[in-house]
Amino acid sequence: MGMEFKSPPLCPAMVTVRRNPPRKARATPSTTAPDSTKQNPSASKLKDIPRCPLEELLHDDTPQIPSVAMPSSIPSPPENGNSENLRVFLRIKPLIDTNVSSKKNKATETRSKLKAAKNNDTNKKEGICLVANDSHSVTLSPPLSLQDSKRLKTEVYHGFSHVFSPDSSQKEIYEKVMDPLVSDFISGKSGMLTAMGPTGSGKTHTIFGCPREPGIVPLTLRRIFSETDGSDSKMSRSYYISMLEIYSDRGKGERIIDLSTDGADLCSQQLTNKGPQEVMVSDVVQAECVVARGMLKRTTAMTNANSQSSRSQCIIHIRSSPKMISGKPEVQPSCAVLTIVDLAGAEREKRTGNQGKQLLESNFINNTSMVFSLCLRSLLEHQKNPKKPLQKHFQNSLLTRYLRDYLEGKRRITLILTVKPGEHDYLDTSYLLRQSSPYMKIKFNNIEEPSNLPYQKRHNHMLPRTEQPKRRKFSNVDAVIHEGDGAIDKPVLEPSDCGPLSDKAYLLKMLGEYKKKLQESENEVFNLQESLQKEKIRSLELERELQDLKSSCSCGQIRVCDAVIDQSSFSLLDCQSVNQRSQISPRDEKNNDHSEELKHLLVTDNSSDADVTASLEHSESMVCFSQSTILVDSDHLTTERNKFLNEEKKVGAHPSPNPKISELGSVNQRSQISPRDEKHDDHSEELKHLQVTDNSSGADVTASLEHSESMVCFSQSTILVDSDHLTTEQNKLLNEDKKVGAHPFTNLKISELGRSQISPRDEKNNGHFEELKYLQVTDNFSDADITAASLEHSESMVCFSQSTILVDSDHLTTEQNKLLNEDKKEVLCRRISLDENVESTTIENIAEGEPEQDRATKTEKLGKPRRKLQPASSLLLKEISGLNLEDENEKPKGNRAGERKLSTGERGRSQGSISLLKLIRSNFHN
Ligand SMILES: Nc1ncnc2c1ncn2[C@@H]1O[C@H](COP(=O)(O)OP(=O)(O)OP(=O)(O)O)[C@@H](O)[C@H]1O
Repeated sequence: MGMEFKSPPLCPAMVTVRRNPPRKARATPSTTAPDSTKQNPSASKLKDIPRCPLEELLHDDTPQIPSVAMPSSIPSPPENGNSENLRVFLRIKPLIDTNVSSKKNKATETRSKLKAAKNNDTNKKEGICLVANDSHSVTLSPPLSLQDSKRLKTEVYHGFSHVFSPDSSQKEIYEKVMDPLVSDFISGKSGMLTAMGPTGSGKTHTIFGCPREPGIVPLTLRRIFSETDGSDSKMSRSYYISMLEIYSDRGKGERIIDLSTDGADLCSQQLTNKGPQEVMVSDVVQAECVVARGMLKRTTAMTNANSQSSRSQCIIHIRSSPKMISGKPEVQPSCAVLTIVDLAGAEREKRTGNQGKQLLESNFINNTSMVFSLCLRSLLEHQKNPKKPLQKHFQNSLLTRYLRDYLEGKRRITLILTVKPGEHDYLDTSYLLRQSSPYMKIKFNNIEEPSNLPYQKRHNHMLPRTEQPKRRKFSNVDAVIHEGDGAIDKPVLEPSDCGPLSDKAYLLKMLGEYKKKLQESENEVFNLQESLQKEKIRSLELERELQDLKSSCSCGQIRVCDAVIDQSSFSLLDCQSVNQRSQISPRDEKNNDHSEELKHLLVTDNSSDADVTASLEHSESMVCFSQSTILVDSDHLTTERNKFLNEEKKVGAHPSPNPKISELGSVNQRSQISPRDEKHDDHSEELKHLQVTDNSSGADVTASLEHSESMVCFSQSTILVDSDHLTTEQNKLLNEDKKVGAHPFTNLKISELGRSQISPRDEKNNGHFEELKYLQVTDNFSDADITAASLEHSESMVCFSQSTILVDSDHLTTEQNKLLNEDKKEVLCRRISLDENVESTTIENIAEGEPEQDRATKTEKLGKPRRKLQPASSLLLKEISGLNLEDENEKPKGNRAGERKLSTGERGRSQGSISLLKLIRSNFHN
């Protein structure tokens, strides 16, 4: 459609000749063309002039070409009040381009110049395609080459708020572009200035400048602080600066980098919740330092078009907020934010020569610029036709999401377009002008300043509400892209990421997620409860097993003891006596706390750590035998028993109110079944496993031997033997011993019983009772002290404890009973024999006529806790083997016979002992 047209008739002096029709695809400001005509007040004057249909056509088809010097088409200056136009400034960079570094570019430029010179174009400004007509319009003339090949025509763009010619100074630009914004900012209005333009056109130079020519930012800071310097409000406002860049490394994903502080990556979430990190500045020097540091951190790279080309979108926030006075903010002015954005320049691959990473970055930059433009265009179209919904283009880049409020017309925007006037920049310049000049028609209506909102909240509001979950996903997308092949030009967002979610849908989604998590947690709790229940059941079973083990270990003793307590005073006394030894029921008033101490004793199994205390907790137990002691829990004693215990306290004077548990322990350690020959060394080891400990002191008071099934139970003061359960080896050993007549039990018992006395309950026999406490059994072969023997079964009838002999009178043989009842001076201790055919009966004759004084002396000695029970088994065995009555006064040589030495050494052998030895000898001979 070759045609020729005049530019609008109002400017006859200036004619734009266009040989080719504009491309229909470019419909950028198409909607503005008719408006221009309508808005032209002088159009009515032209009614008489016949209209050229061609012109009409041109107007329709080339709406993007603004009429030149149409005063009416120039957007009205900012209106006072709530409605004002978006201001668009244009700055033309000086032609002298010292930055073009590439030979290719230089060659291109030179060729251009040569070509222009050769063509001797009418354009006086050689190589220039853009000239400023006045302060509001420019004329863009395509190079002749393009005119010829692409049939491009000169275009006139007008309506700019101001066009800065190449020789404009930075200060001039600041004053016209930025100063009004700064004034608004100081008075509490937020605003944003964005620099747009192709690469190398001077955006960064305009925004930041250089030390010799400071740009908008430094001049703004100077203005802000100079303003506050001279006013009273200096102390009433605080200023904060934050600086960040949005950068795409290799075109993959978008990163937000904090430039004002540490240069750390900010995630979108952080930006949403906290906003960028701010630096409080109190003067211009501080502020400029922050900006300068940020500039040093900014990502730049050298391209063919710019030696220091920005590779990121840079955003600076200057925030002012009223200072808190006495905890209350001043009434005015309110918080305000001044935002200055230096976009990365759109790049043409041919021009920049970018490849690889830089090419990917170029794609990111171009995409972001495009999205930014689309947002503004959508806003413009929406404002022109409110029925047309505002497109959500902002969702397609991080920058536009971040600046959403501005791009939706809720905040004031000012644009400064920077262009290069050279011929070879024609296409870039043309594209920018066509694209951006319509934005000057965007209006900001009813801007509401979030006056009293803190900056942070407003900043958050700048980000879409639905962004939060999406941003999270976006990060994931970024991560995926980073892991990919790198062929992606820009972040690819899933539709669900980009698509808006209504509040309701979002809430429902979140609720669904929470419900799912709750369900999972409930299941987990249920499983835990189940396993806990199982563990409880298992624990109960184990407890039951343990109880069974305990009872199998100690029931015999308990039964005996119970029987003793219940049956006869004699037995009861014996039992009590044992208890006293075990810290219970002191016989004198000084030892009232004995019964409490008893509760602390515990028997444990070393091998299993199981508590095998022979304690009977339940109503029927109440009396507890341990290996060497009887533990009585007075809380569980029957009234009768308690009464008895109390009575005992009154009558008795227990010699050892506080028996040394450690002593018992040491005895236990020595209380081992000693094998008769070397082959059975392991016997003693097996017997060592059980241990009695004192909970309160931690002392080892062990007593019995390993497991209940072990069948042989040594206690400190007793020996429990269940012949039915002895191993063959044990039985063999025992039988062998018996055969040779050197069984340690027999020997030991006899030996020791010779020194022991049974104490009847009646008062006159108190001395007997004391004597019984000296009972000691030692192993002849090992020298171990296995003091005493206890017969656990009901049939055993005799229960030896360390210091007492318990006798169940009901089961005593007639002979035994007779002996006991007759004078209670002798006690028959019937040992349960492993072999029923071999029964060792020991009789102790209490030394009749023994001086009371001697007994008292013994009692005194007994009052001291026995540190060690001295084994004299070897001597005893020797003694028994030899059985030389003539040697009855022979003293034992046991090296551990502290007490034994004392007793035997001082007392010598008693008549009872002599009788006993006689009896033993007769037994052996039999
Ligand atoms: N008005 C001007 N006067 C003098 N020099 C200028 C002017 N504008 C730009 N320059 C210089 O041109 C070079 C490129 O400018 P600048 O870096 O500002 O371009 P840009 O648009 O930011 O490019 P990019 O988008 O690649 O970052 C710089 O060296 C700068 O000093």
